[in-house]
Amino acid sequence: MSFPGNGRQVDVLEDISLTIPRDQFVSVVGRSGCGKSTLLRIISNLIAPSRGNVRINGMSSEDYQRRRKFGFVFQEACLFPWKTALQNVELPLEIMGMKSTSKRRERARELLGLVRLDGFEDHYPAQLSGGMRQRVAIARALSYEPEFLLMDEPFGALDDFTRREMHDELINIWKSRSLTVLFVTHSLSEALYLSDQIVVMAPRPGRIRAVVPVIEPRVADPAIRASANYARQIQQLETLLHEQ
Ligand SMILES: Nc1ncnc2c1ncn2[C@@H]1O[C@H](COP(=O)(O)OP(=O)(O)OP(=O)(O)O)[C@@H](O)[C@H]1O
Repeated sequence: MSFPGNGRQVDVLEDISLTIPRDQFVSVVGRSGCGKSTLLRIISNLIAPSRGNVRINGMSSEDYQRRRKFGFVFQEACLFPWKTALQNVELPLEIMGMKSTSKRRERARELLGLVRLDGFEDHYPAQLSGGMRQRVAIARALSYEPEFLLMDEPFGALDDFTRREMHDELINIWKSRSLTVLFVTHSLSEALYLSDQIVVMAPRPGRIRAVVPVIEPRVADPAIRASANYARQIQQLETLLHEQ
């Protein structure tokens, strides 16, 4: 992927070859500016690559997007401030053509329940905490039952405690449906906790330095952090990230 720069083109991603297994949770880590968000935007057909292509279940990303199989969650929840939590989750269903208001509401309520926001349906975004707003964004992303959820630093703005709560909620959601997740983060511990595999990117131009399988993903016991496997994996990832 190249972008036009000041008089010359800037190569942002080079030689990217990546396979994301269906139903896996895969994270992408790398230094700031190495092209993580650009990679996500290409995969989800928000921008077209200068060269190369993306195939998802044999489909182009354009076709996949047309069938509304992607879900997105960004760092900022990006909710409509003048709509309630319920209305924010309902909106994609309305846009998709679900005519029955009662069916839309029922579905939106169900999704807000899934992210543990029962009782907050009529709250406006300004009346919710950052973690709650992010939960509404996740419920909204799940509203049209995506198969492939793309998350760009979704918990970056949250405090540690809320972040951990969100991790467990996300894992429960991921386990309860057939969902493939591609998750961009700056946090190695977050990537190690959530993922089956971690894609480590190198900067300028952005390349894939390694794809590291996680030895013991999603172990809730905090004692895991004291284990030899965990320490070895953190060290391996740190080394890969800092290699020149
Ligand atoms: N539309 C664009 N036009 C020109 N350059 C762009 C454009 N989008 C991204 N870039 C450049 O591509 C590079 C990669 O940006 P990208 O946002 O993908 O990195 P990132 O790894 O997600 O960064 P961060 O971790 O800081 O969010 C940056 O140098 C950025 O300036």
